[in-house]
Amino acid sequence: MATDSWAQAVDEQEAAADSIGGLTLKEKPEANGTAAIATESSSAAAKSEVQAEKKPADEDDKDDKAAQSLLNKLIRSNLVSNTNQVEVLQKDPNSPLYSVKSFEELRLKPQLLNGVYGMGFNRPSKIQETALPMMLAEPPQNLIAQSQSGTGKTAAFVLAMLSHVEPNNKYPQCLCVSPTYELALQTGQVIEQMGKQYEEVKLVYAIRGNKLPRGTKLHEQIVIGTPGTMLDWCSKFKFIDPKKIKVFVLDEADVMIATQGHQDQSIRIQRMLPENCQMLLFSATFEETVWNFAQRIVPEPNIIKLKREEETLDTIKQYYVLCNSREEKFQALCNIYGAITIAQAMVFCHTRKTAGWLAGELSREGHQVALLSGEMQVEQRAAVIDRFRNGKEKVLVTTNVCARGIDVEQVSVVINFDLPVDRDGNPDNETYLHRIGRTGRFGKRGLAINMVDSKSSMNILNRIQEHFSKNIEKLDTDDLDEIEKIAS
Ligand SMILES: Nc1ncnc2c1ncn2[C@@H]1O[C@H](COP(=O)(O)OP(=O)(O)OP(=O)(O)O)[C@@H](O)[C@H]1O
Repeated sequence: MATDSWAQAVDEQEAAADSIGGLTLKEKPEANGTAAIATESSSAAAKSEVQAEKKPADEDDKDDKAAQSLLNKLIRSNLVSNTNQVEVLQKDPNSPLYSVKSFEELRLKPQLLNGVYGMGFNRPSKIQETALPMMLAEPPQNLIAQSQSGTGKTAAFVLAMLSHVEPNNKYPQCLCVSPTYELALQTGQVIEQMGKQYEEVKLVYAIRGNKLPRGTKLHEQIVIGTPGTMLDWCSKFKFIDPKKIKVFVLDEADVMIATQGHQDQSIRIQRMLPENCQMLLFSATFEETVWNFAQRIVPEPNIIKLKREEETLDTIKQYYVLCNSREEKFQALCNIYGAITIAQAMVFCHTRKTAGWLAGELSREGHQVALLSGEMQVEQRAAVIDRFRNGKEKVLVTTNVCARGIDVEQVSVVINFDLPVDRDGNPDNETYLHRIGRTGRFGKRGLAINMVDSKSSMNILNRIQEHFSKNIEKLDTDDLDEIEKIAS
């Protein structure tokens, strides 16, 4: 199956390499490092172009209107608790969190049902209710799925892996590949939480620094890691028997496909897997050429795809601020901090140098700041994320290395200190969406503020607005009343 179509598609793609340029991780995805890592451990839209089931548009218009009007009120209100908001969003047919099913209807094993409820999930999100029946079908079906950031994709494919595992078979059965060390760790934590009641199922991390003795045969059923180490474990060290793998997940699949090194490694892993191995590709974004490529490498895939106008979340309010220099941008940032209460913020810079400078300036202003960039050792990076997740620092200044996947519920504001651009200086729309998606997780409200400091960055912002058909409003950061309003 996949082997031929994947290889053929790769050859064709290499010939047209330049046409897949839009997505690149600008930071080294796997830094060198020697982390000692614990090795064992116990939302698509109703209008999607889906090969999936279509949800009934709706049975009760009145209820929807009432839910919508309540939702609008909630979005305006500062006082609402997130739980209520999520509940309302899950009743709104236009929300990516909407669902008609319950977790009981998704045919989950009792241990997993308990795990899901133990995590405080009451109902599945749209991507979960749509994707899970496809992923759990017999015989297994392949899936390429797109859903907005923070809508529960990770939980969806984690549930699929845990469901497919045969706990009595003490060898790897599911491989999950993530583009960065931090994301692999985070996904591992979700597996651990969700599989808490499923003690026979074990997890191992195939990430740099987790060195196993030669000749090791893994007994864990799920392996999560980054592509280079995962490939080494399958081919060079033979810790994993690829022929026994039933499920192969590519998280952040578009970047895995569009980044040359990741693509080569993922392809080499995939070529070793059996023909009937289920392939699951997930991301919040799929640039068109990458999407087409994905469809060629995954045989007979089920498809869950968003329309362009559905990619942005209405719960994330987007603004821009006009400045003339980086010092003015810094001042604007301080004004924002002076005017509104920010639980936690992530600030994205284009270069490590700017990130370092900005972190220093913010510290001098008395902020508790963390800095994370690609040149740091992986274990340092993991420690920084951990501290930030635990609220020890309130501001995380970073580069694109943190743009994807990182899930910290308390992030209420994302600042693009520099707008995301690709190597040619064109807007990097996908990275924009991933960056702002670090806030507004699972129905929470979020603010995204873009700093514009030149004609060319205004041009970038305009192109981003056009791309998503989304109006990004101007904000005057000298006007404290105006800033206060955006938070209300
Ligand atoms: N059904 C659910 N009910 C309540 N919370 C949920 C549910 N599913 C996921 N969550 C929570 O929502 C948050 C976002 O989920 P997740 O990280 O899976 O999103 P994602 O779609 O993978 O995001 P990204 O595109 O940024 O990678 C997480 O904190 C997760 O615990």
